Amino acid sequence: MSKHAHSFQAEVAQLLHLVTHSLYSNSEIFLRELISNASDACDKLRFAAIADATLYEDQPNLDIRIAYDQDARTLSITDTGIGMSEADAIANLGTIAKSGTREFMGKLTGDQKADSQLIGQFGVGFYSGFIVADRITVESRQAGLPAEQGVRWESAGTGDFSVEAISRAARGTTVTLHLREDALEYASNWKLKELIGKYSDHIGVPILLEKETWQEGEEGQPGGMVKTGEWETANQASALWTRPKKDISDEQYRAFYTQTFHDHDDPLAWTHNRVEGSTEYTQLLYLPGRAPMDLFQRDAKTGVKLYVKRVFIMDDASALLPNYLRFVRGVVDSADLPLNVSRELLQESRDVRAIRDGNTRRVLGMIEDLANKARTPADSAEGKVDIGSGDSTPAPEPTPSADGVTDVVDKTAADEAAKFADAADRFTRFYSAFGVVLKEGLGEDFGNQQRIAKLLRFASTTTDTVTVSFADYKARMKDGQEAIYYITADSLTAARNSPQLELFRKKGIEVLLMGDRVDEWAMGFLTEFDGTPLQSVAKGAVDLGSLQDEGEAQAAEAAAEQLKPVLEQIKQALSGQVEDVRVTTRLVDSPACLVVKDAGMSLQLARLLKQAGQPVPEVKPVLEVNPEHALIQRLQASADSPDFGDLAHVIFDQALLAEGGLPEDPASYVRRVNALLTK
Ligand SMILES: Nc1ncnc2c1ncn2[C@@H]1O[C@H](COP(=O)(O)OP(=O)(O)OP(=O)(O)O)[C@@H](O)[C@H]1O
Repeated sequence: MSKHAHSFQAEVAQLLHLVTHSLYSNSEIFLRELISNASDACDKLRFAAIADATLYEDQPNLDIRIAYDQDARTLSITDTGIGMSEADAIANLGTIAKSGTREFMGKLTGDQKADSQLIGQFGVGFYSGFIVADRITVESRQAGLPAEQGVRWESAGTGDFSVEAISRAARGTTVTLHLREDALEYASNWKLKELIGKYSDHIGVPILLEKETWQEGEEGQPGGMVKTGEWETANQASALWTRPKKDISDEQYRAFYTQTFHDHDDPLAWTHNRVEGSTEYTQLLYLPGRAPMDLFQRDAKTGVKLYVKRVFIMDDASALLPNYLRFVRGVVDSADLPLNVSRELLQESRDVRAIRDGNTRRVLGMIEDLANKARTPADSAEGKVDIGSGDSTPAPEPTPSADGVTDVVDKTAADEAAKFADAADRFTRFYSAFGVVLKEGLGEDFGNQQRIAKLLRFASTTTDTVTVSFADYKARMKDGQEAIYYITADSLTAARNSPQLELFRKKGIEVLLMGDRVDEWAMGFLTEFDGTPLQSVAKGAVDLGSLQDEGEAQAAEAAAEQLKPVLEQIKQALSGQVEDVRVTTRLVDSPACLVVKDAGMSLQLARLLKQAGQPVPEVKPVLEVNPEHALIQRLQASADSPDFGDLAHVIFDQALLAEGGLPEDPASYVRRVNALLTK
């Protein structure tokens, strides 16, 4: 049978070099990577066999066997999974197909230390075998193919690999590592047991090890461990989520997360529940510690894996969570869905809708819990607090104890302070990674709108950090203040410096500052919070209700009356560009600003849509002028002068610039300013 030599794809060669040179310090990870591949292969077979039971051939058992030979210096991992054909072996073991790999490879710096950290986060899969082996042989036969269509793949982990056809009776794959001299410790029963316990205990199929017993030495010779020829199961062999919560340690929850979702940062929290009733399912959902690279891509993957009665059905089961919770990773195991459920079917199923609602409730509960624990325990009794229940309004469906942030009731103040700092840090990390996505929920999930609104945080005119909740804001509203004021802009800096805020600053009224792209759209759906209306300071005429000074209002009316002819003249000069021109009390230091009518689309949103190539109805702003300002007084004085038109245009364009826009005709703007400057 002929043997063919192949070269690795360039990225693989580069990765192999790194793996073998920089991962020694953490060499043991190779085992969990190979076991996880073997377990995936078993899952794939189980799934394929739903449609074609003959794939089990005469071997219904799914398991993973690990054998070693100290003398031959080999360690092998054998599974009875789906196996690989020759073409599969070439494609899967000679190339890196994984999305994001190229991007990842581009980030490599050549600095071995930095790169090894990066690679540790990424997970290297099959290639990690080369950390401990100077040669790897893979023998495999795909389920359903005849014995003669087996394949042997072999490589020394340098530039190339060879492939030849072999005959292999057993379905599945054997990966044999030819261990390096310094990796012989892995060819031992106790070492393998330790590593399986540490990394692979949750794997759903049995992992079998060669059993050993102690044998006394003969005639004064020292004794030693010898193989008995039997196999023993080294893991719990039940999928983690199927076990009772009380039997699972935090360590195990974390290890499961890391391996299942290939995220080497610890999750911030998790929730694990068995739901009974008309729809039965188990959910194990995690909040990741950092955002994946594709969070904002249209086809971003959701991270929920669907199982039906412990049979793996699909990754990225997006129907199981609303889009605004797409950052959640986890597993749902349904007892009701049919095994042959398709993505299309999922969209329509009533059971799926019930699961999605249940998942949504739990995830929001988990975030609420994190937020509540992060609240300053200001009114707690000295020394002893239960910050686990620090909120006066408990979450509608409190997260059970297995939520990753264990409640501790009776602890010293120092412990509590540390725990609070930890919780605050977790919530901050959560919010900076996913707050923007969560906001989409305001427009997407009306049923939970108020719950989502409670979780949002903003900067404000009195607080620089993004920490102010609507509830915080409400608690410090001024007497007589009737609305929650906010402003949206292209960035926080633009929001903070907007002329629209001048009057609010002068009067000491706090305004929430919103600088995320999604804010304008999302806030369009939220009209009130907890009974208090929300009001954009850039929309409609300024109405501070009873906070308005009587004298100021009268002065403004008088000014409006007096300026009436000039306002009309400005409107004509700017005809086509403005909806109206009026006097305002909103401004203190600026001559003018632009606002839109109450129900109108803001200028910022119109700009965003335009940039995105969407059709935008024409939005004409209202120009509001400050009668106290010297420029407006000068405009009034030049009512009969030929400069009037230029001055009016300059004031309009500056108002546009101040709120983040650009003059329609920048060159004319410059010409006009220059003409005025040289007068
Ligand atoms: N034991 C196995 N049985 C069948 N196919 C396997 C086995 N091990 C690896 N493969 C195939 O080789 C591919 C590459 O494996 P590798 O571990 O490098 O990447 P991965 O499993 O896709 O990703 P990662 O492990 O980084 O999540 C797998 O996707 C799978 O198709």
